[in-house]
Amino acid sequence: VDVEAISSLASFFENLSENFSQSVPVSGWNQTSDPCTSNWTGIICYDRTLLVKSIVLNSFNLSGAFNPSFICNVTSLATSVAVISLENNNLHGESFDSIANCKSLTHLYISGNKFSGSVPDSLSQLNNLKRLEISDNEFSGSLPSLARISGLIEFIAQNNHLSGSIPEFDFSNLVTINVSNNDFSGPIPPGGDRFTATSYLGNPQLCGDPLTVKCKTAGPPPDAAQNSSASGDSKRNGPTPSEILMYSGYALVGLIVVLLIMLKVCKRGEKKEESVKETDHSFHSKEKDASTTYTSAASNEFKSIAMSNKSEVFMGNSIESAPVSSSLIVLTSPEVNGLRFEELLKAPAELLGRGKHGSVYKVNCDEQGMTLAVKRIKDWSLPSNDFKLRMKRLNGVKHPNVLPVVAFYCSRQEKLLVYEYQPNGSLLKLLHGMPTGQTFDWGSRLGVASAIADALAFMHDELHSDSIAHGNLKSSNILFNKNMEPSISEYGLMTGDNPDNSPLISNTFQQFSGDQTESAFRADIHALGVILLELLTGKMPMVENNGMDLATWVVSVVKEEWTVEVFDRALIREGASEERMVNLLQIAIKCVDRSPDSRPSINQVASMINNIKEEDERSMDVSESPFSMRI
Ligand SMILES: Nc1ncnc2c1ncn2[C@@H]1O[C@H](COP(=O)(O)OP(=O)(O)OP(=O)(O)O)[C@@H](O)[C@H]1O
Repeated sequence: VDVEAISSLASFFENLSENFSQSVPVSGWNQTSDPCTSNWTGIICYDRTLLVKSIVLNSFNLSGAFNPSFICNVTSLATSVAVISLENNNLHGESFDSIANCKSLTHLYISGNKFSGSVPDSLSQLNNLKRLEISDNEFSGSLPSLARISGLIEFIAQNNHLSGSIPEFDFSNLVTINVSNNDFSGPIPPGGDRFTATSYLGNPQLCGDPLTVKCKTAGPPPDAAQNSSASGDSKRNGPTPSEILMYSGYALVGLIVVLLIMLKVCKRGEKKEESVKETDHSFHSKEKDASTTYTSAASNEFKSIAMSNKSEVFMGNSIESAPVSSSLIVLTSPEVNGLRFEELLKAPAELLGRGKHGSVYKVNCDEQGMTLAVKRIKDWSLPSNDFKLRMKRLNGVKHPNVLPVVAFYCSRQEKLLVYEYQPNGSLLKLLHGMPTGQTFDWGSRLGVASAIADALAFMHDELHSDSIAHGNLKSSNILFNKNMEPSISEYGLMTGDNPDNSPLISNTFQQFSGDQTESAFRADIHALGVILLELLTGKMPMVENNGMDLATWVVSVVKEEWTVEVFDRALIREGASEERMVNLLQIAIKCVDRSPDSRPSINQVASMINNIKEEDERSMDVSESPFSMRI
């Protein structure tokens, strides 16, 4: 990256980070390092050219000004940056004019900030824009015409104060539009009825399909109608029957939402009571959205539970030896060596999520400069010795794409598994989670598929004689490290839902019979097949699909010869090779075969996926697609 660009990026961040209370560690963004080779926080670069591709600084508590001129007035940046994502900060900014120079911009996400005034006209000149998200700001006034941006896939602008009529749109490529909860008025433009009413709700003066409010054919133009109502000269004497119907609809939906929330709150209350009983500790603070904020409740819960048990902590390298009476929680990885159990308990903990087998906490150990993920497994009536033996065996098998347990804790009622925290979330989140400004392109998906298949093949090979299959392979157990490299988590530790109705891991980790062993390994192949289907379809494994699970749905669609219908639209739009997608689909379908014996072996699966990947790499144009992300 050239010197001018580096200095401009540093100024860009300086402006963004006025009053920055660094709640999230940020590296780089200074003039003395290179954004691409020094891995600046939030910067993603093109692999080959090492030019900046994406600037992603979501939820960084930034409260300064967004001034695009620092990027768009510097030629090397203006021509390379494809993604700017600054969601969920407190940013403001008036001067957007220069953004028109950022001709390569395909994704602009500025939702959840404090932008006000009218939506800049300059946005309408971004001809390559695919996704534009400006929701949850204070934007007002009318919307510029975005009709020229014919490739727009997504336009999200809800919860602002936008008014006037919705300008004509080219709806042909638009997959998502949301302008709800604004002050738009007049008719929904032609083509807008392709979407459901939820895209437009909360704009009382908006009319026409798909809303139930019909437009008055010979009425005054929308702006005039707005003016007259603003001057108090209301044209209406009361609500029309269709308005009454619409508002009763809102009221009903509102009532249902309130009831659902109450139900959830009650359930949480019950859950908390249970944990209180279990730990003999009381929690005072409310449990907030687990994924984002540090909660003292989660922290307390984690600590109190671990402390309520008599400590019996083991050194990973001396698992066979007697319990180490000191408070070391030490384990196998040199990075965590020296971490003390008390330090782990003292560190702030954030609840990441509750799975079927327990809860996972993110724990920041400042002294070691380390962030860990600690899985607390409750009610696992597993003899400690079996557990220790299993940990020891697994500790002896390492693969770069399999996440090792770096430490563990074991008492009669409580087991803790300690992993290194993987900052880029799970495959489940990447595929189905919140939009993050990242596109997950075909090449990256193939890369993930082949890395997981290779890793699974290695583990199966190594652990077959010990009858240790993964047992709970799924997209939430594929985690991404800071370089977006995937790894398989929880190998050999948890039981999942076995499609073949036989146990995957015996409750006591005792040896399986030969048949049970085979069944567990073949269940892993099925699980890998489902992950491949998620990568290809972008769909969740269980929901959607008319109540069918993903595998059943895909097989039924393919049987009807509508194969292309199953693929993720993003892949089609990106121009991914249909032939290779179909090839991968065929592998996936073989893996999810109902008859375990008909499924291919993991080595066959891995080698078939690698062939597709190699073909894809060979066919790749030297010039990189602007949508591809580094994975
Ligand atoms: N090492 C880790 N780094 C970052 N996030 C993690 C780590 N381990 C787990 N998580 C996240 O914590 C959350 C809860 O994980 P958990 O494994 O308990 O859930 P699950 O996979 O849905 O269920 P199960 O109990 O069946 O494994 C998930 O969102 C998961 O992606």
